[in-house]
Amino acid sequence: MASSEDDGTVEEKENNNKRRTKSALATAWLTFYNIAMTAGWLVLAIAMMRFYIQKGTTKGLYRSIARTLKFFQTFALAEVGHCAIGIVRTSVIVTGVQVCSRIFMVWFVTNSIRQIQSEESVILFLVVWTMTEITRYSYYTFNLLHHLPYFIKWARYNFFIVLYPLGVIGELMTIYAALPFVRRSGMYSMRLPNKYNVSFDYYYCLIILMLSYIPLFPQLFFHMLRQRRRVLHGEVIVEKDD
Ligand SMILES: CCCCCCCCCCCCC/C=C/C(=O)SCCNC(=O)CCNC(=O)[C@H](O)C(C)(C)COP(=O)(O)OP(=O)(O)OC[C@H]1O[C@@H](n2cnc3c(N)ncnc32)[C@H](O)[C@@H]1OP(=O)(O)O
Repeated sequence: MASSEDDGTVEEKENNNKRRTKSALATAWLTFYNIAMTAGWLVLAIAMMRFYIQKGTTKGLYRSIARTLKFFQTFALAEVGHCAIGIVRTSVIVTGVQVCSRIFMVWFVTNSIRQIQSEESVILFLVVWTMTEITRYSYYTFNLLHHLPYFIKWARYNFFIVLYPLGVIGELMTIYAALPFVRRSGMYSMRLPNKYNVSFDYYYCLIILMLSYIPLFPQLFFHMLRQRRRVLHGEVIVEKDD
């Protein structure tokens, strides 16, 4: 009897130790990740400001930061993994939509269509994303280190009210500007007849993507409003997704 109780206690202790090691590893990784991402987006902000101050124009700005942008935005896919393995308390769906739509904008729209890279809408979403991400990743970093300045918390849960719609406007205007080039070039499209007997039109895919912002963006925005109420006003929120 005594020995089985002892076994239970040993097992419990082992499980607790494992859990603590796991959570320490997760915190170490997240701290590294958030510091790296804050630094990455700061580098992008400085590069954009330097370009504009030196050249006096935004023409060519995208090209000058493209590699860094592609690297850090693609690295953000790790966030979907963080939610999937449960090391952050966030919905995989919400994070997935947010990250995938950004990656799509970078690789399959802006990077693929040279003619639109100097559009003002590209600069708009780049500036908005940069401001958002510097605030967001520094929020997570300071939060993990238990030294969160109130103004960063305030900025994280207030800036999005203006920045989110502005970012969406920038993205939608960029996709809209891309449409004529996509139609003319037939890029990423497959016309029949072909050996796979499959047809795909990237032009209509982009139109569907633009339309998908109508149901999806409000969900992301209202999710952030709920987070704002929870973090800034201490309201208890029950999320329905996932
Ligand atoms: C093929 C493509 C298909 C796509 C379909 C297209 C449709 C697209 C429609 C919409 C497109 C939107 C386009 C986006 C544009 C822009 O981004 S514009 C710029 C403005 N943007 C924003 O302000 C972004 C706001 N959104 C976000 O912050 C996130 O993306 C989010 C996923 C919506 C955030 O949600 P969530 O993580 O739930 O909020 P938080 O409050 O920040 O975090 C919750 C808890 O999780 C912890 N946490 C999360 N991440 C980390 C981390 N990296 N490190 C440490 N901790 C983390 C966080 O601390 C919270 O913890 P608790 O406080 O303990 O709860």
